[in-house]
Amino acid sequence: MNSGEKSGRKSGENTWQKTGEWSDKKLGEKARKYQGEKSGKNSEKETWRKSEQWSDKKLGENPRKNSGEKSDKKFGEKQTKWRKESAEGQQRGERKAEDKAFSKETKKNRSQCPVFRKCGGCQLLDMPYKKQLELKQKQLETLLKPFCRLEAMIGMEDPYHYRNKVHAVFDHDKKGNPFSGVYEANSHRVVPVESCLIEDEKADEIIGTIRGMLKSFKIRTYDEDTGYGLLRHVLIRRGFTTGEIMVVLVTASPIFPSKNNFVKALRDKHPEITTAIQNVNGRGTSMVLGDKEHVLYGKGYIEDILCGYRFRISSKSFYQVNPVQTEILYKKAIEAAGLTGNERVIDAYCGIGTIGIVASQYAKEVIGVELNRDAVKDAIENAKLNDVSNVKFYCNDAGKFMENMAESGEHADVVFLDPPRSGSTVEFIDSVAKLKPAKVVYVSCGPETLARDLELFRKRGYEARKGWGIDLFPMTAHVETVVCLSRKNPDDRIEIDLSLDELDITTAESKATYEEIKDYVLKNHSMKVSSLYISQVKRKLGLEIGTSYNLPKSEDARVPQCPLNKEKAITEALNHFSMI
Ligand SMILES: C[S@@+](CC[C@H](N)C(=O)[O-])C[C@H]1O[C@@H](n2cnc3c(N)ncnc32)[C@H](O)[C@@H]1O
Repeated sequence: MNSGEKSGRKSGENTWQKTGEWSDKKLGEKARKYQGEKSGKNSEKETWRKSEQWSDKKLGENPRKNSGEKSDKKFGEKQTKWRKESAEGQQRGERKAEDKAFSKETKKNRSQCPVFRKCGGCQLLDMPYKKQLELKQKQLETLLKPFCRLEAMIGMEDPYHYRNKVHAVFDHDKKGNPFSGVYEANSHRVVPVESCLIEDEKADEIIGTIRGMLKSFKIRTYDEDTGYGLLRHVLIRRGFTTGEIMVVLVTASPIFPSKNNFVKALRDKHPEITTAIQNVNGRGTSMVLGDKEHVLYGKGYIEDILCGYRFRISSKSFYQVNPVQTEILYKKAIEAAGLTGNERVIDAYCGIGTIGIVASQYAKEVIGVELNRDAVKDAIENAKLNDVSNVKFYCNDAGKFMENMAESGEHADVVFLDPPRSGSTVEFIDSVAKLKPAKVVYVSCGPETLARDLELFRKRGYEARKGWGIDLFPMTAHVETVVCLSRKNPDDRIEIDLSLDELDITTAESKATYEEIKDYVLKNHSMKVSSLYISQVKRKLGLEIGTSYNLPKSEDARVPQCPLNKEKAITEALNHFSMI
């Protein structure tokens, strides 16, 4: 998430669970089933209701990382280490995580987290980690089956306290005692949280200190109903490798009495804080951050090291919340691109320039595009910070930018895209097709929009070859995916089409192959249909099909007839592909 991060739970809805597509095998349903089995039927409805929420508002970080590591190590030097880690991590991760998941509390049928149900952020918390990975793998496989092969999910060695960004909402009880926590699912009621199993522990500690300091500094927490009070949210970001910590105090008004003393007292207790910022958000919306900021202490940003490169991160810029898995993710994405050093690469939706800068050592030239101004500023600084001179960053809508490039007759060899959960756009994908890169590497945190976009890519001549699920969000229903697409050689297409006895004249002339019709029906109606049924429906609709195709082999052979529901679905597909 970026500055547009929403504070309300509504913003975190689970898109896998929201759409009707793929409805028969939903992750949330499985989570519910698991909960039902574990804690009895009564809690089943409750758990399901909570598990429908996405966990967007969960922000945090892992404190157990060696700080102060030097930034001069290059990506290449770390490759062997990564390869080893990603292979071993899976086995070790499953074992360690399971030990924790089957802690005494879980065995006693109590959740590991006291606010598990109310918070709803960790939908899978009480499921053994191994099962979580299996579930996510299955879900992804179902979604990506029509497009590509999926490698085994890469899980974490230690799937707890991984979030390097923590957000706490501040509120008070009837007596005016301050507390902090998260919004209850689908509401603006604050559930008190003092520690969280997926958030950085140091960040939780700092938030606890802030809570404890409010009374003595006479700072009142903001009341959403009356509009009185000052402190609304606290956002903490921690550099996983550097240990640098940013504290953002989100206030309803710019007037923050004793702010310098407050920050000094906080730093006395937590000298590891390297920067403190006041963000002013007087709006009645569910956005956490407002536009105005004042740096109260330090540089106003933190730095962290990823893949051997140093990155500056501002409060409103996007930065992946799980740095351990992010290194694996970037490595997979860059490997998939198969760069040789001669390529012109586009890093679309580039954030602070992480993928592009890491990839720059293997490419001739990298062009990054990002909508968030602060992130673009960070990206430009990051290129300088790392002495990278073959990267340029632009602040623009990625779709518009690509369209302009295509219209100007530019070219690209490889396109990385890492859009927000809502996915990319037709405009963007159309422009990619015009720019004709040999490879497209799609990094996604929204599997459903990924599947939607892969279909669009396919129609424009890009075939998904291989995918990897990487668990960037243990305990939650989210998952990150990388898919590598290649531009189909038009000659290959003709060869393949002709060699498949599946095609008839009508199909070849009118856009959709039998496979595309089958995929469409499978995705939209969760039904498999045979070529025979498709040809029967086409024949019935007066569409010409090849004479020898699907005719009975002998005079008295009994040919199964397409059932009505499948006929309707096929007709819809033909309509969808403008064949009728
Ligand atoms: C999932 S993040 C990925 C960032 C980066 N690739 C990384 O790994 O840190 C998506 C990014 O897309 C940006 N974004 C959202 N909508 C955009 C748009 N229409 N055009 C360009 N960038 C956009 C967001 O600000 C965010 O930085």
